[in-house]
Amino acid sequence: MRWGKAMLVYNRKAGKEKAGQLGDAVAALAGEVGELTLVQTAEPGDGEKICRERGSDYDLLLVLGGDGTVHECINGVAEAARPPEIAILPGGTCNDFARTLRLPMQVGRAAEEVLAGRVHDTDVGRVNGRVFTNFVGIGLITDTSENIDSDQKERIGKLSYFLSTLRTLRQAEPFKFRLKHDEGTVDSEAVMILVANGRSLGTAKLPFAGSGVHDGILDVLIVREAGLSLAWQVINGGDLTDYRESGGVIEYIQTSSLLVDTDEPKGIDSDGEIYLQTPAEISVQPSKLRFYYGPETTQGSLVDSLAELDTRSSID
Ligand SMILES: Nc1ncnc2c1ncn2[C@@H]1O[C@H](COP(=O)(O)OP(=O)(O)OP(=O)(O)O)[C@@H](O)[C@H]1O
Repeated sequence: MRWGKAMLVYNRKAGKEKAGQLGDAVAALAGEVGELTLVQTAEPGDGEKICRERGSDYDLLLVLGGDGTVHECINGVAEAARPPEIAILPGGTCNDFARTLRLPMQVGRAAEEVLAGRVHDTDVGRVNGRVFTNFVGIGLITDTSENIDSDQKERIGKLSYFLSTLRTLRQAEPFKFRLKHDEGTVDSEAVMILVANGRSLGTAKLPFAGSGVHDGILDVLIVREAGLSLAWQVINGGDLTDYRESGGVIEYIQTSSLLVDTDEPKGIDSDGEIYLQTPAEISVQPSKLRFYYGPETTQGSLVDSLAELDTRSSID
């Protein structure tokens, strides 16, 4: 028996209804868990509450849901004296942090990878006293996340929705900001500031080198008003070095902490959830939590791509 006690937090409202995913997860893991507690979330906030109250009673915390559910659960356990190891079972729409952890996108297969035992200390971010796994965004990304209609998101997936919103945007409203980082200050205007710990956003691979979650560093993109389509090319996997000489359209900074202040308070998107406002005090928390990973070769495999195509439809 590998784990004495495990708790599985299940958000059945995350992602599209996929028959059998809970059963697949339990079937894969049951033989290795002495006592398995299943908790279903009934409403937003439940995942965090249960993890705060009971997370440290367990050796393993399994989170079956998307990035929002993961965000809640890690906020529940981050300050525990003895946080459990965490395994994400990707049951959401984008599952961006599960992608960073190279997990397969099918719940049953991800559960099988947990059995392989690749568990590593992992960086998370902190913003205004909350923790995030994947990213923090200010500006355009927040506007886009706020406008997502949940039915549409279910039908077409979050990435397609981001792209369609951005394609139709004729202009984005720039905002003034002051950003202090490890080595200096930027006093400027932008349409978006993106601070990444993870490597995937809206299912697209971000263009930063390395795994991102073992380096004690946050990757910051400042996107200025002129560069919407250029910016999106970069964020969707373009080569950052090509844009360093692009007349300052995009500025790329690596830092372990930063402070962002804006003229007017602006919403902060953390892992897709918007409930904080600027000023934003952001830092990396190196090796804060232990997560389970997939194998080096999983992400981008043909099998995964085909399985995903099956659950998505295009908007074009
Ligand atoms: N029983 C519930 N009913 C309604 N909402 C819930 C319930 N349980 C949790 N939630 C909320 O559901 C929201 C969406 O969940 P989540 O982000 O995990 O899925 P998703 O949006 O489909 O996936 P992703 O963020 O990976 O694209 C979270 O903000 C969470 O607070």
